[in-house]
Amino acid sequence: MEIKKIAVVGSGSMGSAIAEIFAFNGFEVLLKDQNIDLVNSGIKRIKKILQGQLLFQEGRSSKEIARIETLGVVLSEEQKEAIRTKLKSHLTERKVEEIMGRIKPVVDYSQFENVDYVVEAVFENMDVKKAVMKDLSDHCRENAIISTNTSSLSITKISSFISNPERSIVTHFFNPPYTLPLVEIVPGMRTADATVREMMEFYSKLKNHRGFMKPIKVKEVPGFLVNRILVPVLNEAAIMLDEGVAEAGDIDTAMKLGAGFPMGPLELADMVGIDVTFDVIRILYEEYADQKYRPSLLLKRMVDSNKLGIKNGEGFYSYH
Ligand SMILES: NC(=O)c1ccc[n+]([C@@H]2O[C@H](COP(=O)([O-])OP(=O)(O)OC[C@H]3O[C@@H](n4cnc5c(N)ncnc54)[C@H](O)[C@@H]3O)[C@@H](O)[C@H]2O)c1
Repeated sequence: MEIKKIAVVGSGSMGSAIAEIFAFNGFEVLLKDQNIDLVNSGIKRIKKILQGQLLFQEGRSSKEIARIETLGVVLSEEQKEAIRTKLKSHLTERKVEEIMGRIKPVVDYSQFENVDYVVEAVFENMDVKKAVMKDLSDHCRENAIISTNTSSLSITKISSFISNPERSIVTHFFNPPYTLPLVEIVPGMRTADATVREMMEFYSKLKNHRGFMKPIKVKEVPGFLVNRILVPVLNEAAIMLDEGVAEAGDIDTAMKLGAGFPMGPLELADMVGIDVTFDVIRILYEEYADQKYRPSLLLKRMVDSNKLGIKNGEGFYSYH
């Protein structure tokens, strides 16, 4: 089936950024949340992503020219022009408007029968996701594909009582999807092979602002692939901070300078969200019943005191 029209349910940090990718690739997208104010916040977030990318790309050629000149190379005007042409922005104000024009805010499912593919990106909560999946299965065509962006929940369970679990699957994006290309494609127990093939094919043709997306097929295990490796690292960094092994800044510096991490684990936990990090490690602990996934008590205290990271201004670091 050719995917032409797409919907995204949940216009929070991930849903809005995922909708942006689809619109950037030329698709018409319905963006749904619980009420119009929430959808409009998502639309604002998308505009901000695009404006940020516009600025980033416009500044790229001057940064590259400055970088070369600091090496002592004197560039001619022709050489500078060649760099400007090579790094020319693929975004313009007009293109931004066109992309925004493809995103339609909605607050109900009345237009979902025309949709070929839906991505669910609501709260990481089994009951909420099950309810949304049920609504989607009631309102979408039988052959529409429904994927979830869950970080840690079982697709087999989320889609356990919908009418077409063969067309349901996980498509797990990474934050921020407009620069990180990976999508984990995770079939549930009843997902059809054709659905996996269609999703692998669809995502390998999509682009974000840095290049092609990279779908990878992953077996359904708690944490899938990346989070099963990454979240225990973030959790361990929090445990070590709590034990007083080193200051937060030193833990991050150590992993950047000693292990080549592009970001420190505590900085990354702040970016992912302390609540999301805590939820994933808790789920790994429960599902595998293994002490190596024991959640950090510091993470728990931070969630309890609403220190959730960048999204609300305070986590391991302050963002005020
Ligand atoms: N934040 C990350 O780094 C990240 C990365 C990968 C995957 N995820 C996953 O993506 C999903 C969304 O995460 P997020 O960080 O964008 O969360 P978020 O809290 O920013 O956004 C969730 C949105 O879902 C909306 N919502 C809740 N119930 C709804 C319903 N019944 N109908 C319509 N909208 C509803 C909320 O109003 C909110 O706007 C979660 O499953 C999360 O695990 C998050």
